Amino acid sequence: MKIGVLALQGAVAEHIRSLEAAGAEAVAVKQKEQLQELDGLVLPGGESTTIGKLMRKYDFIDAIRAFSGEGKPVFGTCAGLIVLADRIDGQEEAHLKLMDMTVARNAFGRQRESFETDLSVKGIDEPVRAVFIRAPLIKEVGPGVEVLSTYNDEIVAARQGHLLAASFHPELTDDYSLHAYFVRMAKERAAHATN
Ligand SMILES: NC(=O)CC[C@H](N)C(=O)O
Repeated sequence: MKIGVLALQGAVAEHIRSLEAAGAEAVAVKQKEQLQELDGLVLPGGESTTIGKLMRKYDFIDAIRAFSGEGKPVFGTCAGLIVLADRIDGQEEAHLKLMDMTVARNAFGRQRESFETDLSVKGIDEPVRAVFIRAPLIKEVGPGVEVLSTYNDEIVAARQGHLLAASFHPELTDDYSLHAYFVRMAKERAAHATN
């Protein structure tokens, strides 16, 4: 599987390393034309406002929406989760508007700006090591969205068909299980696709 990591801003190299550890070929994506050769796309953490602006500037919004429209898997982590969401709490405009959920940015407050924990994630046998950095929360999900993980009763990972979202940074640890889960999603899509 060839998986791209959107390389406009944020934690790109770490995702590439984790995807390779999970058995995929991984490339940094700087131009929308590169999407054509990919089986899946990761939207990394960073600063969602900046990533959103750069996505508009380099014409990625429609290109990624079309990529997703073909059923190709997209995985948003932290700021990438915010970029995927249909609705952002307190903001008028969202970015890609692909996942039926409302997210709240910087939802853990100042005292808990960053922390690490082990999470139980549906579909993954072992606990997943998760690093939260000024992380968003998923406040509310639509009927087509499956909750995969919660932390203190708040939603921190979810899936809507071929779309996967996590509030935390799975790429900042040596635990590749969530990347392996995403690579499996890409394999399943490739096995069923006719194009
Ligand atoms: N680590 C992160 O990706 C932080 C996300 C950032 N707080 C935002 O709102 O975009």
